[in-house]
Amino acid sequence: MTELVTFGETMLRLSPPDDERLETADQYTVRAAGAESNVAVAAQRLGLDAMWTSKLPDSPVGRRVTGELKHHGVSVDIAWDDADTARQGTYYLEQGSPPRGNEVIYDRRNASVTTATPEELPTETIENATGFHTSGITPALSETLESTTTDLLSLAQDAGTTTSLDLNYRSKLWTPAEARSVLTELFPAVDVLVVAERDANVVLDRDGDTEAVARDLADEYGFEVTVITRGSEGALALADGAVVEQPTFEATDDHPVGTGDSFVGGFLSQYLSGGSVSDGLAWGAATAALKRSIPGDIAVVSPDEIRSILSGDTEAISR
Ligand SMILES: O=C(O)C(=O)C[C@H](O)[C@H](O)COP(=O)(O)O
Repeated sequence: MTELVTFGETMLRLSPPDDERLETADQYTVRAAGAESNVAVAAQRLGLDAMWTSKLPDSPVGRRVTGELKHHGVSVDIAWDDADTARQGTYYLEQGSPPRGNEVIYDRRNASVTTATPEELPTETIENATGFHTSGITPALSETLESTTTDLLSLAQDAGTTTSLDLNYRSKLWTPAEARSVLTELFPAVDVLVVAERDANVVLDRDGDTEAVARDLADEYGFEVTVITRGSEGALALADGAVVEQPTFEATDDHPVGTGDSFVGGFLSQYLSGGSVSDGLAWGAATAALKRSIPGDIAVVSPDEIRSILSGDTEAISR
């Protein structure tokens, strides 16, 4: 049985090798990259039966996306779109060592997924799953997706599926005011909110003590679990009135893109299989730390590696 269904856009990510610049590189590495499929892969690799659903061009580039996700064991349910007219979203990523940062350029306007409606998607599977996950990126992509995201979260929650949303504010897609007005409308249908502290500040206008922010959000919107991620400061969760805190594990800055999604995948792998919020945070933090050493968007990790990090039993060379 499918335990977790995630819904959103997966792009092809094009990035120059090493620290090369987009402008002058003569090769780009191609990887599947999307917030919700990144979550599905991490959760699947850590033991959940995960599915990613979306809409893609019925073409080799669309199948480039599904092929990579299937490699990790994720099942896919795709509304295939007319290959002659449909667009595959892409993004360019230039990774740079300090003082350069990581630069993302999106080319995703009018991608196939922007026209996806609930009728084209596996709503029954969502209703029968343990969890349904999406992110604040999805409703930013089109008015159709704003409505589809609302409908899917509601039908999932009504069926007793635990719904989760990672707020994932992207300033290249919309303004904080636009994001706030759309996302707060979705919140009543969200059971588990994951939000970066900076997004809680910029989008939701919440400031100050992290625990107070979590309590305030939970009181206002009725979340079952409110998780606030704090970058290198770790994460805090509020559930049933109790607060759990989780520090980060030692990690590199080599491949930071995908850290947040890996955290969510690690969290859901525990929480949706009956684990505690505290187990969820620990697995989330360990998965996120491991991801930062791995190129691409995806956490290519195993449960044993996570357990090693949690037990402090990591070896520089295993032989
Ligand atoms: O930006 C988008 O629109 C994407 O969907 C793809 C992003 O590469 C992931 O969402 C990674 O996000 P983090 O895990 O927060 O680093």
